[in-house]
Amino acid sequence: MLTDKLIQDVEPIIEEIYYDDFIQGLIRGDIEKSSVIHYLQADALYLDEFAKIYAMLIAKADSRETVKYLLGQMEFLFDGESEAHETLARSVDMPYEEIIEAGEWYPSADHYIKHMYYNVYAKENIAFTFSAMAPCPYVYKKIAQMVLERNTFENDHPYRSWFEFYNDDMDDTVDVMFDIINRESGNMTQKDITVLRKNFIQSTEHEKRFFNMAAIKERWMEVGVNA
Ligand SMILES: Cc1ncc(C[n+]2csc(CCO)c2C)c(N)n1
Repeated sequence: MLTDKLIQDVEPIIEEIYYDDFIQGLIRGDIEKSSVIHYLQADALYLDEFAKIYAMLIAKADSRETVKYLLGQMEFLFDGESEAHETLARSVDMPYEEIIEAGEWYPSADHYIKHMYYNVYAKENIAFTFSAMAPCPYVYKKIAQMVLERNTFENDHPYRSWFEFYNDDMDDTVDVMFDIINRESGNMTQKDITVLRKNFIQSTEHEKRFFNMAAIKERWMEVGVNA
């Protein structure tokens, strides 16, 4: 199956994400508050666009089952995932709404979401966009699973429930995206299948860059636009 190959392709990148500063800071529980804030600011914008991408895929979907799945994921983005964000907001002692007020499209988050939009606009088959989106639940599930397998957390660890959330709630999302990618790729040329693989690998690298973006509090250069 194609997705078995995708999983194999990205294994080294996922190991790197695990050892990078952001996840290690969460595991130790001593990540800088400003990095958590930076992440939440970028992620709130990212998730709103992610939901809109689901909405655009609804128009392209060829079965009611896929439409239902997409609607469910939109609901999850608006309600469910805020639970994970609340955990992070609590750890920095600030209301979530206040944190995200000052959000901006920092460079790595900006690049990632445009990778997804490119596939929505340039490619008719939804499998192209799904191959760019699937690392999103897949990487979070995999990282959470690795973290919980390799570490033991005290009950009052500030980020324990963040990892538990992504370990517990991602399987259905990943399975549906993988099913669609496998099914559609059955009728694709080798050249298009290579595009699916590249999309998946690049989005996994985007996930790594997104966490690092928060770790280094990445920003665009400041250039005055009001002068
Ligand atoms: C940069 C970034 N990547 C992945 C996720 C996690 N996530 C976002 S959408 C989604 C699936 C919803 O269908 C999941 C698991 C995140 N929060 N931020």
